[in-house]
Amino acid sequence: MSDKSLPAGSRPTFTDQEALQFHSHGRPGKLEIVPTKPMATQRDLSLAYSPGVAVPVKAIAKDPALAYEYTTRGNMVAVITNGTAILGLGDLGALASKPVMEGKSVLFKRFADIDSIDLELDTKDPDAIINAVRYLGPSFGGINLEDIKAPECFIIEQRLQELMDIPVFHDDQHGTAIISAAGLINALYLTGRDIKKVKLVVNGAGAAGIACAELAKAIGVKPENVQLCDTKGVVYKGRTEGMNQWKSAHAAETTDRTLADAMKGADVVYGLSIKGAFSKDMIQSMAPNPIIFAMANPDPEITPEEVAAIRDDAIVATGRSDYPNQVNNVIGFPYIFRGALDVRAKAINMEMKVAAAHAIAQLAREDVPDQVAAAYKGARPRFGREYIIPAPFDPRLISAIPCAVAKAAMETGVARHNIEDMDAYKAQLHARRDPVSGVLNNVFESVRKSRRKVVFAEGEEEQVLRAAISYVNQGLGSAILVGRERQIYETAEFAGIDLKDREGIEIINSGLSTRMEVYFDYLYQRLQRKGFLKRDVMRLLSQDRNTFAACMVALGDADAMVTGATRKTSKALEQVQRVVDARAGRRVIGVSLCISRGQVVFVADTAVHERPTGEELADIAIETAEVARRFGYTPRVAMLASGSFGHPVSELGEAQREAVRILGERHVDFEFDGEMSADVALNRDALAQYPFARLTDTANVLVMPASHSAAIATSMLQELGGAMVLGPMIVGLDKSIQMIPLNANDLDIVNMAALAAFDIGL
Ligand SMILES: NC(=O)C1=CN([C@@H]2O[C@H](COP(=O)(O)OP(=O)(O)OC[C@H]3O[C@@H](n4cnc5c(N)ncnc54)[C@H](OP(=O)(O)O)[C@@H]3O)[C@@H](O)[C@H]2O)C=CC1
Ligand SMILES: CC(=O)C(=O)O
Ligand SMILES: [Mg+2]
Repeated sequence: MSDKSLPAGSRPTFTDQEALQFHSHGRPGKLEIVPTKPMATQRDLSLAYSPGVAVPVKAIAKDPALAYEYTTRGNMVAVITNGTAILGLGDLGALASKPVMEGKSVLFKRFADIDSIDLELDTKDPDAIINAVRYLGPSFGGINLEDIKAPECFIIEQRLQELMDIPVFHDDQHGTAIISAAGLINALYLTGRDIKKVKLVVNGAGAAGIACAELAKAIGVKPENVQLCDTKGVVYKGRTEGMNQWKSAHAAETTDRTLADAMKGADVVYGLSIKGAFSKDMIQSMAPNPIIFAMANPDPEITPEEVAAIRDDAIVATGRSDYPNQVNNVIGFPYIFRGALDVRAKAINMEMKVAAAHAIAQLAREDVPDQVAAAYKGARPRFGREYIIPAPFDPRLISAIPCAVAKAAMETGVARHNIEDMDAYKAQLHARRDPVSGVLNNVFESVRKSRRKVVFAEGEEEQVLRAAISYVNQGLGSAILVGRERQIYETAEFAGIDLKDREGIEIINSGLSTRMEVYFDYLYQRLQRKGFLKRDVMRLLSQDRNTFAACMVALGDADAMVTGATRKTSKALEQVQRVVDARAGRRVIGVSLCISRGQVVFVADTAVHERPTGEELADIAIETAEVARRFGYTPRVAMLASGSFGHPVSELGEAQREAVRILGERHVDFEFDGEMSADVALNRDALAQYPFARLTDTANVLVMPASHSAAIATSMLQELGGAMVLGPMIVGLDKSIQMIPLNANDLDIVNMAALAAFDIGL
């Protein structure tokens, strides 16, 4: 297990094996490069490459600013490291740092739509790094230095800033400093302190520690009230051991010599050092209402549980996403670069950093609107001790931070491009946000709170077994594996999984179940007039795991169920529907969630109705719109057909037209229209050809004319378009039962189990 240090059951976690599988699954690593222009014809080739490419080449040679128009430069950031300070893990080398750097690049893309590439340099020589990077200017709009240890990082950053005319930003220094400053501003406000009077101790005098101390001073903490500590204790005036010029600049006039001395009576402590560096005694000795930012990654200097065991008046933050108050540079670097790139900034200066810190602090104080609440673990946060900083999935970050950064850049003369209309810019920023980020987040977080029991009907299958373990390990709830104990243990052994003493996992063999009689009575009652004899029902229960597992859910022995790894959805659904009815007044349908190129669409009915009538299409639209809402989207429904609004004239659009009429009569509370073709539904320009259409924007709910066309369309999206497809989610049953596709892997199954536990279909 990865988090052995944490108290049992307190944190959602994952196994080392899961972390490795996550990284190796599919295409190894976390990134790929995708062309933005088609290269399908000879003409494309001659435009993209020789001879057509010569035209922009000559234009850029004449006017270098045109590189922003004709190349990727303006939206491209390099993440550069030598792996000498990888998180809090230390110097593990350039190659080992690659997963973190790929991660940073992915975060740039997901959160701020910035293209980024990680470059790991295999040297510890600052001059070699400077030389390797200084000539990369033409390729990038910015350089993000990452996990390069102090003091080399200071030399490298400063020299590159002098040599290059684009922002060179050491994330561990300034990203961390900006977020911690934002958290500090709010924590001081909540504890009613005056920034000029607070005593701040910074433990860790490396890249992050020194930059955080500097920014804290820049926003008002008095230099004489700041003490820096490192492995040798307090950095005091006159100390000679383990010193460098950057530490000397913060050396304090004090008789304190140890971290314990420094922390006595301190108001605020920043941990930017190493796991476990703060002892309980040190925390105990701090001033009333202490502010403790234990930011070492992946494990903090002290955990919030450890602090809570000693005192109840502290505001605690960590660098981790699984505690409240995540003070981590992920909240900053994507958005800070977004603002800097959008004004083609030459640098990221102190004013831009301070502006970012205030923008982040301000955001945490604002009321969280409905559409944002979904990003917050199912519960609406309120500014306070457990919410001093917005969460990384907060969709408002993309507009709040870049605007502040861009404005400060323009005001201080480092911008090479002026943004005239800030409101228009804000709207553009909002549109950049990748809806994929966070789409399942609220589902997982809400399930984590309810910790429900999911029965995995095909417990002997390896991928199902892995998924059940992952479901439990992630703190989502408990799992029941249906199957023969011996077989499940054999599968586990074969897969290298240790199943012994797994808390939260139960194995139930239908043949040995003590509940068989109850299930039998229930099922016989349901099936006796549908051609089933007692022995048929007995055989169903003992031999068909879907029937048995569905009885568990029907009779309250489990909260939800997943199945489908060994049977086609239609077959599994048929078995389940012998046990569980549709919800009163509801229609059972299949909804697939498709995520492709930053767009999220819900497609229905992908499972049940072969050729729906107008009435059925209207019901499908209502069910699917509700699913979209549960995911936090405002539904806009398109009734899809091969043509749009009566052209070409065909009876094939008849059912769709009727459905639109019925939805009108039912006065539904969402936008809908049709019949329309897929391009009209999904492409703004095509939709604009029909000014009378009632959709205010492109559709995000697509009601297909038939289940086979729905299934074909989603499979094609997945196979040809590289879309992520989740589902079909079964909607409308009286109990929460979800199906997984035949070829689903363990990650797909966990997603489906979480959706089942979230009651997505109820
Ligand atoms: N939450 C966040 O967003 C971020 C967190 N961090 C975390 O901050 C930590 C430091 O990273 P970074 O500054 O990049 O690394 P550096 O290698 O540049 O600096 C590490 C510093 O920590 C000090 N240190 C190590 N062990 C101890 C200890 N037991 N007591 C006191 N000081 C100690 C070192 O002291 P010495 O100088 O004597 O060697 C050094 O000053 C890491 O854990 C990292 O994960 C970093 C960036 C962002
Ligand atoms: C978050 C980060 O950048 C670090 O811990 O190094
Ligand atoms: Mg880092």
